[in-house]
Amino acid sequence: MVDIRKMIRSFSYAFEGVVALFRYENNARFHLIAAFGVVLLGMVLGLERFEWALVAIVVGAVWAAEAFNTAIEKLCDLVSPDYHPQIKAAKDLAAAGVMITSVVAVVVGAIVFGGKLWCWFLNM
Ligand SMILES: Nc1ncnc2c1ncn2[C@@H]1O[C@H](COP(=O)(O)OP(=O)(O)OP(=O)(O)O)[C@@H](O)[C@H]1O
Repeated sequence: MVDIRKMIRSFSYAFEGVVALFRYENNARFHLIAAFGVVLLGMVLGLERFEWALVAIVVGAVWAAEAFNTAIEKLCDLVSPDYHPQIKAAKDLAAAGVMITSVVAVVVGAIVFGGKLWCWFLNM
């Protein structure tokens, strides 16, 4: 049987994680502000439903990658505060995850917004 109270408790811990991510992590704050900018631009340019769905997927992917990266960084700092080549590999790989999702987000943004921005400038 599903334990609803346990699920609600898990959600509240996850919510604490979301708050900590955007409150204390500089890169996550940057991605939050960037997402607000993208949503504003999307409203100005009048994105289609399908385009909003694409934007939501890539924004969520970047935020999730940032959360995993932060979690790995914190674990690494606890396990090995001193220099260790495996910690370097773990942190660099976690950061690579953020970079890959961010590059994909920029590519999707260019595809979704590029044409619309071009038309908008031509009509100015
Ligand atoms: N204990 C360590 N051992 C080996 N290399 C490390 C160690 N700590 C950090 N590094 C190297 O330094 C890089 C930056 O690590 P750091 O923990 O400062 O992350 P950051 O990207 O600056 O994030 P933040 O600013 O959120 O702390 C890592 O990607 C890794 O290459």
